[in-house]
Amino acid sequence: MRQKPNGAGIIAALDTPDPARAEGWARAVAPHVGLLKVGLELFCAAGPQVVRRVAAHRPVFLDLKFHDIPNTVAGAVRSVCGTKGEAGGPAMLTLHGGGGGAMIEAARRAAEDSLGEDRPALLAVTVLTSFTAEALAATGVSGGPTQQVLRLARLALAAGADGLVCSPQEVSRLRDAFGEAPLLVVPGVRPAGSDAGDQARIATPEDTAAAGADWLVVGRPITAAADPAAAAAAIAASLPRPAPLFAGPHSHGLPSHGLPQQ
Ligand SMILES: O=c1ccn([C@@H]2O[C@H](COP(=O)(O)O)[C@@H](O)[C@H]2O)c(=O)[nH]1
Repeated sequence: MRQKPNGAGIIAALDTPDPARAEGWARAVAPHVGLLKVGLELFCAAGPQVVRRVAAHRPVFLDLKFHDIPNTVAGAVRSVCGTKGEAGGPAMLTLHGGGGGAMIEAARRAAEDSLGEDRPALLAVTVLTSFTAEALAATGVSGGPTQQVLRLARLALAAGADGLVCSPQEVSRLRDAFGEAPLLVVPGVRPAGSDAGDQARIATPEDTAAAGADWLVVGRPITAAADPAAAAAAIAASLPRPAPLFAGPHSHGLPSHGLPQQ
């Protein structure tokens, strides 16, 4: 067991095309989660202004998984940094580790040039949690998910990523290899007995936190529940050491932006 000293927190994924529904979930789960995820479904339907709406409830994890040439990704990061409003812009954003070191370096420069120390944390997605070993091999990657996650993690952290998105099954290997500093944000989390859906590399919230994750990304186990607030509260209560919700600046390695002060 190597849970983080500050504990682990929950990010609720607001996966819906309906901004009013997303805001309803945000309001309901905010007392139990540290951040709220705006992903492709919500962002593409509702546009950048939805980031500000959601950020009124909790800091936003903007999960758009940029993957393009460095110049284009740098431009996208600048655009996203422009969504920073009074309530705080995205606290974290994602890009694909497979985009390469030059893309990640360009993203980091763009974020720093836009917002300086107030920039969002940059997270490199390693191997999507929906991939089995067989599905990954079919894309031409040899060696299995753990090896590929470690390979992309090394590349991304060297290029300036603040952290990684990985499955629960790679968390302890990443901690062994890279120590406590990288922010580990982990989807593929399923309370015992809940439906895995399209997720392949999964674990329970308890095991994910105990392995050393900073943040657990949980979508359908919360949003498909009859009572999303109760579902979020139950997952938070199951964590060995829940992170304080009102964390101060730089908690969990996050820059100070957007995090409510104590
Ligand atoms: O490898 C990845 C990267 C991102 N995600 C995102 O996390 C949530 C998980 O939702 P569930 O409903 O709990 O499965 C979702 O928004 C994904 O886009 C991921 O699952 N895997």
